[in-house]
Amino acid sequence: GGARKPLALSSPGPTNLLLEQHAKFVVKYSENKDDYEFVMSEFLRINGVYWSLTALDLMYAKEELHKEEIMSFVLQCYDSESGGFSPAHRHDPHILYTLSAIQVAATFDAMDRLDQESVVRYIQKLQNKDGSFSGDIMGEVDNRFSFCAVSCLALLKRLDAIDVDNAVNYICSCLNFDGGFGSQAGSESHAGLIFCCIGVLSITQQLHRIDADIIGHWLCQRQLPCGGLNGRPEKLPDVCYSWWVLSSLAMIGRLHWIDSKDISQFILASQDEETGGISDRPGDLPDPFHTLFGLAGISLLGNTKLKTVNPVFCMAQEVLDRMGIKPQLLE
Ligand SMILES: COc1ccc(S(=O)(=O)N2Cc3cc(-c4ccc(C=O)o4)ccc3N(Cc3cncn3C)C[C@H]2Cc2ccc(O)cc2)cc1
Ligand SMILES: [Zn+2]
Repeated sequence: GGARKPLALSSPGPTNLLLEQHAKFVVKYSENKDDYEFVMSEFLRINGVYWSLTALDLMYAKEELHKEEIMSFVLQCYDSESGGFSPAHRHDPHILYTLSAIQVAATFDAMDRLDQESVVRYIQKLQNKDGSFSGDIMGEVDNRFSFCAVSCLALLKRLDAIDVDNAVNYICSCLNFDGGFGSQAGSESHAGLIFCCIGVLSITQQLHRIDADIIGHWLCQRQLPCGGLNGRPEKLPDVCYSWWVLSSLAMIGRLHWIDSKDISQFILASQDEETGGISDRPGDLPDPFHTLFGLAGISLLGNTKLKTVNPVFCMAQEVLDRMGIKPQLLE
C-alpha cells in the first residue's frame, strides 16, 4: 500500500543512443537458434521477427537480415487451410501473428508473396455480430484484435471486406469515463488498449469520435517523476509504455503535452552498454521487443539518427508512403 517511492535512477546510465550496439544485439538475438530461451519463445517467433526487422529498419540496418530467408520462414507460418499465420510452423493461426507476417512482408516490399485473398477471408471471419473481433477460432474478444484486424486490412487495401461502421461502434462502446479504453466494454483503461482503439479510429478516419483533450490528459498522467511512463496508475514505468503512450499522443496531436527530455533520458538509461539492446527499465535484461519500442519512442520524439516511424503501424514511415497508406492524424 501507499505510494511507491519514485524509481531513483541509480546511475544516469548511458545518455547517448548506442545505435551500432543495438543493431548487433538484434542480429545476434535472431541468430542463436539453439539456446533454451530461443526454443521456448517459439510461441512468439514471428512477432520477434517483426520486432527485430522493424528495429533494424529504423536504424537504417535492415540489410543485416536476409530477406529471402525471413520471407520463407514467414510463409512456413502460413496456414493455407485457414488463411491465417501461426507463430511458427505447425502452431495454430492467430490474428496477432497474421499482423506480424503482413508487417514483415510490407517492410520487405514482398506483399505479392502472400495469398492475399485467403488472408482477407481469414480476418473477415473473425468479426463478431457486435462489430468486435476475436483473435482466433477460440473466440476470445479483445480490442487488441480489432486493431490487428483493421491494421492487416489497411495494409492489404481491403478495409471494404469488414463492417467498418460496426467495428468503430464497438470500439466507441468501450470508451470509459476517464477517457480511456480497455480490452472490452467496461474494462479498466490501459495505455496499450488506448493505443489499439485510437489506432482503429485513425485507420478508419474516425478520430473525431473521441475527445483528444480528455484522453490526452489521461495519457500525460502516465509520466512518473523518474521520467518514465507507466501503463496504468500506480504501475512501474516501462519503456514499451513510452511507445503506447507517445504514439497515442501523436495520433491525437497532443505529443507536445509530454516532457520529451525526461522520457528520452529514461529510454536511454534503459540501454544495456555491454550487450546492446534496450530493457523495460534501467538495469533489467534487454530484449528485441523493448529495443523496438524504445527506438520507436525515441524516433517519435524527433531523434533524426533514426528513420521516421509511423505512430499507428509502428513501421518506418517510408513503407506506408510507398504503399500509399495514410491513417488519420489529428493536428
Ligand atoms: C518474457 O515474458 C513474456 C511475456 C509476454 C510475452 S508476449 O509475446 O505476450 N508480449 C510481447 C513481449 C515480448 C517480450 C520478449 C522477450 C524476448 C522477446 C524476443 O523478441 O520478446 C517480453 C515481454 C513481452 N510482453 C510482456 C511485457 C512487456 N512489458 C511488460 N510486460 C509484462 C508484452 C506481451 C504482449 C504483447 C504486446 C505487444 C505486441 O505486439 C504483442 C504482444 C512474451 C514474453
Ligand atoms: Zn514493457
